[in-house]
Amino acid sequence: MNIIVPAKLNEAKDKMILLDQTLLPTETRYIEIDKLEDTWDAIKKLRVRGAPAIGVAAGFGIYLGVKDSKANTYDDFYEEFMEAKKYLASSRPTAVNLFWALNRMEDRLVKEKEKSLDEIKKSLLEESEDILREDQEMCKKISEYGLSLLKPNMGLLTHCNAGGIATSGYGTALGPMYLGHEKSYGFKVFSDETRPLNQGSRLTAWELNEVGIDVTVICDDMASIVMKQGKIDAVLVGCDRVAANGDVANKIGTSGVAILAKEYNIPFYVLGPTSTIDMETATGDDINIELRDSKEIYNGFGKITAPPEVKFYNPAFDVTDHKYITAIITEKGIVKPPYDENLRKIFQ
Ligand SMILES: CSC[C@H]1O[C@H](OP(=O)(O)O)[C@H](O)[C@@H]1O
Repeated sequence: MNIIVPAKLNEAKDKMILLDQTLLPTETRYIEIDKLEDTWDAIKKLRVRGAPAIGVAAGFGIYLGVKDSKANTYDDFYEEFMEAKKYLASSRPTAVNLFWALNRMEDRLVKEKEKSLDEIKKSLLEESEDILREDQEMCKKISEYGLSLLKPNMGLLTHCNAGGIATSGYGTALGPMYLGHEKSYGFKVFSDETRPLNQGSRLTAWELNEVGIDVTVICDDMASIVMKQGKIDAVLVGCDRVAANGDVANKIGTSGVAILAKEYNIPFYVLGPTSTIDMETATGDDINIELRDSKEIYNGFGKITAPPEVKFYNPAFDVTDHKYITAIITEKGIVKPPYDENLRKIFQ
């Protein structure tokens, strides 16, 4: 499979190459960045987006942000690193992978404390590349576990984009679709547009169409009719943060799809790497939901579609209660209820 890696380093390892996802599906443009501010901006503006992809970009971003540090003591370098970490952590609050990746980079820095600063910088580069490589391996395993739950010719519904460009290239929710396509499963995928930023129509439909997978775009309010008409055999979505009790924060609208799936007795699967599971967050009530600019609602794609002077509410995510989730598929296996017990087990 010819994968698209949304965030990677250039050959010289002094710039990050990002697929600018705000321009899809009409333009495929890669941008080169090396400044911390540009990484922050790319994450904030969803040029790079999707929990695992954000984690990969954060790893590369903080390495690029400190690699030319003039500090000549560990303490001074550590202080600079922590300022960079705090800054990147302020870009978006919900996807735990951002914080997971930054914490992992800090842990590596502390682990190499006794080495020279040059050696420490090399270690940070190595850690950032490990984050990318390991996510690719995790997504491949998630795809295999996910496909084990599906059958040829199934109708699948997905919400937002949890594909290759939301991860390190192989995808989470879309991963089993890619793997099934390679095995001629003949899936028919229904992709919710996913207002307001339309990651489903702009990104998921683009990704799947690029490799020849049968995809139909529907408006978010059409999920019920396609389920009622028997077109959907399973729902597969990604995740941005899984709480310890199995509540899942994912793109706004996901919880509604989950409730519909329950009503129509359709399995609802959440797919994501263990780097998206946050055992420190007890329940979905404790997850910080990002609120975004109202313009995304009334002028997201250049046309005014509501009186700008009225009030708007633009939460970028919602929380699906664990009771609506059939299984959470990770690289370590398929986790089923009771999630509070079984999520803990995969970390033992
Ligand atoms: C593979 S995680 C993808 C996950 O991230 C998306 O959010 P955003 O596009 O705002 O970064 C969405 O929740 C997807 O399910």
